[in-house]
Amino acid sequence: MPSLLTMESPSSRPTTAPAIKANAPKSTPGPADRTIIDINHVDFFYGESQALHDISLQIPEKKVTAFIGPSGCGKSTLLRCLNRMNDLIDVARVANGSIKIHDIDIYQPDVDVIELRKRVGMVFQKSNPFPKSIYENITYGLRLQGVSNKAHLDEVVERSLRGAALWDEVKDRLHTSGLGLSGGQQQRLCIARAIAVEPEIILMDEPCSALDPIATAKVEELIHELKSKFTIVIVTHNMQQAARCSDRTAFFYLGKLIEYADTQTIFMNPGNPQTEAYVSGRFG
Ligand SMILES: Nc1ncnc2c1ncn2[C@@H]1O[C@H](COP(=O)(O)OP(=O)(O)OP(=O)(O)O)[C@@H](O)[C@H]1O
Repeated sequence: MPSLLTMESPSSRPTTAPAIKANAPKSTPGPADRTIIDINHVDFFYGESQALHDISLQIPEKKVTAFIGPSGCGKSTLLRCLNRMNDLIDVARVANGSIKIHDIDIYQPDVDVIELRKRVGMVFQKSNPFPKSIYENITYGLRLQGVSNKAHLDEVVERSLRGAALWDEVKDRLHTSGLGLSGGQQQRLCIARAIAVEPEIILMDEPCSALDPIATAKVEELIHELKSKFTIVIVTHNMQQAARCSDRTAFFYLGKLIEYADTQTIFMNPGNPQTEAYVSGRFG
C-alpha cells in the first residue's frame, strides 16, 4: 500500500464539466479545480435502512464544499464516510461504490484508518476540547505520534493557534484548561487541534450551530482563511452560512444528491425545483 493520501493523483486533473442537475449520474468541480475526494455511486446503510442512494460527487482541493439539505437527508452520514468515522457504528456500512482520496480507495482493507483520520481531520457540532490545558489539547495528536521535542511542540502550538485565529486571545494562558474558554474559543481550539497534525482535509459537521453570531462570524472568517491550506467540507443547516463560506454546494434530499454546483448557482440560479424550494425557504 503506498503511503496513504500522499500520492499525486491522476484523478486530480482539471475538469470542465458543468454543474449537476437532477438525475445526472455524476457531479464534478468547476473548471480548473483539482479533485481531491472522488465519491462514486455510494450506497450506504444503517442495518436495513438505506441512508445514502447512489451518491457521486467530486470535491475540489483547497476549496470549501458545503453539504446542505433538510434534517435526516444524509449530510452527516456522507461527511462521516469521508474519514470512515461510520466504522465506529456497528450497523453502518458502505454497500456499494467507492470513495477515493488522491485516487486511493479509502475503504480498501489495507488502508490505515488511523493515518486516514490524521489526513482527514474532523471538527464536530459541539466543541469537544479534552479536559487538558490549551497547550496539551494542541499537542495531543503529535505526542501520540511520538513527537516530544519541546521547541517543535511550542512552534506547532503557536502556528496552530494563529492558524485558528486564537493565538492573541490565549497566548498568556496556554497552560490553563481548554474547558475554561468560551464556546466560540473552544470551537477554534478544536480547529487548532485539528490543524496541528497538518491534515489535508478538514470535515466540519455544523461547527457553528452552538455558537452565537459573533463567534460564528469568527469561525466563518477562519474557514475562509483555512482554505488556502486545507480542503474543507462543511455540513450546515444555515443557508446563509453555506452561501457566505463555500465555493461549492451540494444539496441532498432523502439520501439523494439532488444538485451540486458552484455556490452562487445553487443559491441564485438552481437547476432543480427542489433545490430552489429549499434555498428559498419553502421547505426543510
Ligand atoms: N447511528 C445511526 N443509526 C441508525 N440510523 C442513523 C444513524 N445516524 C443517522 N441515521 C439515520 O440516517 C439518516 C441520515 O441521517 P444524517 O444524520 O446523516 O442526516 P443529516 O442530513 O445530517 O441530518 P441532520 O441535519 O438532522 O443532522 C436519517 O434517517 C437518520 O435517522
